[in-house]
Amino acid sequence: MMGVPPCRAPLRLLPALAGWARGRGAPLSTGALTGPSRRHYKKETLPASEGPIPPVTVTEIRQYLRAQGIPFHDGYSCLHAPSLFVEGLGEQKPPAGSARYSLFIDKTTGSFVCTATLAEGTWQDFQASVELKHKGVPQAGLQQLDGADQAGEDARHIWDRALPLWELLDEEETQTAKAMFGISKVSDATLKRFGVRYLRTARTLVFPWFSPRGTGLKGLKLLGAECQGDTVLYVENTLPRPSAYYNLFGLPLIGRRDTEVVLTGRELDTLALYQATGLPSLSLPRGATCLPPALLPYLEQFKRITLWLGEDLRSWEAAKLFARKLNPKRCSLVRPGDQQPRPLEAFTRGMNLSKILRSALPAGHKSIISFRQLRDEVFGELSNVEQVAGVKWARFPELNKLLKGHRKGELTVFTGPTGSGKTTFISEYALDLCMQGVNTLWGSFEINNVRLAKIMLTQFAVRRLEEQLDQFDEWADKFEDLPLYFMTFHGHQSIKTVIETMMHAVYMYDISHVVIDNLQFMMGQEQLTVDRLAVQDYIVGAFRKFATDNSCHVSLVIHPRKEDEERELQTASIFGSAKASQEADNVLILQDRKLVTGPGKRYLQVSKNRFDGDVGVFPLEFSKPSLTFSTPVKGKARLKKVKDDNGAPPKQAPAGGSGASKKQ
Ligand SMILES: Nc1ncnc2c1ncn2[C@@H]1O[C@H](COP(=O)(O)OP(=O)(O)OP(=O)(O)O)[C@@H](O)[C@H]1O
Repeated sequence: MMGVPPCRAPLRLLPALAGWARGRGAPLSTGALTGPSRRHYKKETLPASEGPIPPVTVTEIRQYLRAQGIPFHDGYSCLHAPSLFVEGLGEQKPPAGSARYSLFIDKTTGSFVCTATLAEGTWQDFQASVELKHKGVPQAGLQQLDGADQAGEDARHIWDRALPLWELLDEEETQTAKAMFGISKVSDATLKRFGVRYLRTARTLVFPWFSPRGTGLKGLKLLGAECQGDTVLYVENTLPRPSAYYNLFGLPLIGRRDTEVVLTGRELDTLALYQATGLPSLSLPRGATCLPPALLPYLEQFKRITLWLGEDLRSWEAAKLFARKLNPKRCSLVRPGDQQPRPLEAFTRGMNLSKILRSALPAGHKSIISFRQLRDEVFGELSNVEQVAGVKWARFPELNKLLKGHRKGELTVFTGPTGSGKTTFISEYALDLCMQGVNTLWGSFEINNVRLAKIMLTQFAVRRLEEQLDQFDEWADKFEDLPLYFMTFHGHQSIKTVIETMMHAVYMYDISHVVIDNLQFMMGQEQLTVDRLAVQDYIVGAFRKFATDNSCHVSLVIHPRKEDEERELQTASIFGSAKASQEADNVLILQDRKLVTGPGKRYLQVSKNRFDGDVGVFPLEFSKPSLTFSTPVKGKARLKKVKDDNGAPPKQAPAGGSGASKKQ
C-alpha cells in the first residue's frame, strides 16, 4: 500500500494494490496496464474530433435499429434490444418489454453491453457486428468482459485467505472487528448474505465483486478502518484499481422482479440499509465521486431508484447529477442533514430508515418552483457554509482565504503576461484539486499532453524526477489513480467539438472541473478584429453555459492584450471585449512584475470573486526543480485584500490582510 498521508475526508481512496485498467464501457480508454512493476503510465484521454468517437444521437440509433429490423424498446438510460450475441436470440422477436432483451444501448453514447454474454463495445462496434451477422459471421468472440486476468487472480488469492467474519477464532475477536468498522449492529446473517469477509492479517473487510452472471470473482474492495475519537476513518483499496472497478455491490442479490432499489455510496451503508428495511440495495463502486455509464444497464430494471449517498453537500450535489443520468423521473433523493445521516449512521443511532426513505424528494426537475420547495435547499446552504464554499486548495491557503474554495458550476478566467508561468500555475492549481477527488478534464491546446503530464507529475512528486528515475514508477503509479483525463486535441479546434467532448466526458467520468489552456486556440483564423471579438465573446458564452448547465467548473486561460510592459495587468487587460470578465465568476491574474519584494517574484491577483466579493493579491514562490508555486512560508501574513483590481501588489508584506472589502 502506498504511503499517502491521511486527509481530512472521512473516506478516501488509496491506490490499488496492483492491477489493470481496462476502462470498461469507455471506448476511449488507454488499454491494458499491467502489474505493479510497469513503466508506462497513461491517463485516459478523450478523442480529437477526427478520433474514434463520432457523436451519435438517440434518434440516429433508433433509425438504425428500425432500418435493420431490430426490435427495441425505450428504457430510462438505454434502449433495450434482443442480443445479437446470444445464439439464436437475435433472430427471435420476444414481445416488447420482455426481460429477454439483454442488449442495452446507451442513449447518450451508443455504447452497448449484452448482460447475458457480457459482450460490450462502442456504437461503431455494434454496427459492425450487425453487418457481420448479416454476413453470417458468428458473434461470440466480441470483447468479453470477464477476462479479469491478473487482477482477478490477485483478488482470488486474497479472497481465499479471507475468512467470514463470524468464523473468526472467537466471539470476542468478531465483536472487536465489527466495532472497529462501526458495524456492531450489523448481523452475521446480513454479512453472510452479502458475502463479506475479513482479512485478518491486514485487518480489513473484504467485499467481493462477482460477475453479474454470478460465476467468477472479478475483483474486490478492501476496507480498512482507523478510529479517530468518535469517528471512524475508512481507507479503501480496490482490485482492479479504481478506474477499472465497476462493482455495483449487492447486484447478485437483486431479483429479476425487483423494481425498486436504494443506491448508497458505501458497502457498509448497503448492509445497514438492507438489514433495517429489507429493501434491495446497491452501493456505487466509487461512492459519490462518479456513476460510470457502464453501470446503467444494470439499473434499467428499476422503476424507482432512491439515492442515499452520504451526509454531506457533495453527496447531495452528486445525487442530483446522477439522477440526470438515471432519468430523474424514476429517482428520489435523500437530502443529507442531521436527522438524515448516511444509512449506517442512521442505523447505528436507531433511527427509522424506512421513514427517511419515505421522505426522499423526487428528482424530477420543474422549471417553476416556489420558495417553499427551495427553503430546505436554502437552509442546507446556510447551515453548511464551509461545504458550500467548495473544495479547498491544499497548496494555496491564500487562495482559500480569497476565493473560499473551488465550486461547481463556476467559470474562472485566468490570465497573465506571455511566458509568465500561466500553464505551470494552472497545472498545479488543478492538480491540487484533483488530488482531493475533483474529477478533472484537461484541454491543453498549446502544449502536448506528454509535456503537460510531465509538468504535473513533477509537481505531484514535488521533485525533479529526471535525476531520480528510480522513483518514477512509484510516483507514476500514484499519479495514475488520480481522477484525471486529457482531451487529445492539439492546436486549433472548433468550440463545438471541444464542448461536445466536454459533455461526453461529464457523462462518462462525472467531470467537475475542466481546464482549457487556452481560449485563443478556439478562435480560428478570422482576420477582422471585430470578428475576433465577436468570436471570443461567443466562445466565452459557450463555456459559461456549459459550466452552468453541467454544474461543472471551467477554468479558462486567456492571453492578455498587448499592453505597456511596465504596467500591471488588470481585469480590463484580458484580451477581447468585457464579456470574458463579465461572464466569469472569478478572474485570476498572474502578475510577474519584478517588484521590490524580490527578484523574479510572481503574484497571484484575484481581481473578481462573485461568490463573496473578496479580492486581493498574494505572492507566489516558484521552485524550479519541482515546478511548483507554493506560497512562501517565511514572513508575516502575506495576503492582501484590496478594494478593486487597480490595487497593485503590495510593496511590502502587509499585516494581517487588513483593508478587506467586499465588491459587488
Ligand atoms: N515563476 C517563474 N519563474 C521562473 N520561471 C518560471 C516561472 N513560472 C514558470 N516558469 C518557467 O517558464 C516557462 C514558461 O512557463 P509557462 O509555459 O507556464 O508560461 P505561460 O504563461 O503559460 O506561457 P505562454 O504565454 O506562452 O502561454 C516554463 O519553462 C516554466 O518552467
